[in-house]
Amino acid sequence: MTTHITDVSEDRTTGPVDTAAPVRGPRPHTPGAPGSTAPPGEDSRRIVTDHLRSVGPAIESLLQNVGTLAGWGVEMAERLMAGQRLLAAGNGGSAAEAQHLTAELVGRFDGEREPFSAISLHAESSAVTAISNDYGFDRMFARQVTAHGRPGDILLLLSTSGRSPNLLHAVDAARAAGVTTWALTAAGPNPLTERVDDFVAIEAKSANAQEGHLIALHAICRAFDAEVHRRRQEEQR
Ligand SMILES: O=C(CO)[C@@H](O)[C@H](O)[C@H](O)[C@H](O)COP(=O)(O)O
Repeated sequence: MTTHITDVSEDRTTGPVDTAAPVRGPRPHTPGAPGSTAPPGEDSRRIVTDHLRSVGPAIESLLQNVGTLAGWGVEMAERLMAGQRLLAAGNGGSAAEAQHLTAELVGRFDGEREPFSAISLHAESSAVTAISNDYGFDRMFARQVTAHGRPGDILLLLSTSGRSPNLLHAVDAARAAGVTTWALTAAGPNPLTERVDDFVAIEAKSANAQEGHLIALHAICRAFDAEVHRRRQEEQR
């Protein structure tokens, strides 16, 4: 009996590789698809160009709010250095941005400094599923705000519509707990801007406003780190 031995070598990421397997040929090309040599259609080009051009109004709108963003950075530094906490919340892409901010604060941003207390509420997966299951999705942030929020803490909410019920309930819970509320939204006014203590509403298309929120968060972190550094230097004098 003859045994066919396949030449098997190790690949670091996928494990054993059968080198006798047929080599895959080039994938069929669809115009505009990844790997395609054909130019994308006019429609796709127009859509992408429109999206990129629409970033401009979001930046312009942010520039109209420099004072608020800088003020938030400084106030965050003052409160977090005094031991207060930042809570952040949003849904979908805005949840990812909330988590981006809290990572900058617990980790670091511009350079070495101490960590600060910041929690992204959607990332508490067991609490989120339990609260949503037992009290309803609309309460998933509010109950966490009641649990974690202390007077003088800050709750930052991110929303494009400014209408998500779970964020609106979170504002009410924050108010009851003495927590200051700030919101980043797309065009205002909207129910969230009407309810919070302070807000920046980006006058741009919803997706571009959401991109603007991330730029705003980095700008706030920049002001925050500068203020932390300034206060630490002052302490040493
Ligand atoms: O990222 C995006 C859209 O750009 C989506 O995931 C989006 O965040 C979700 O649809 C959210 O549920 C929308 O909530 P909101 O911004 O209206 O509060």
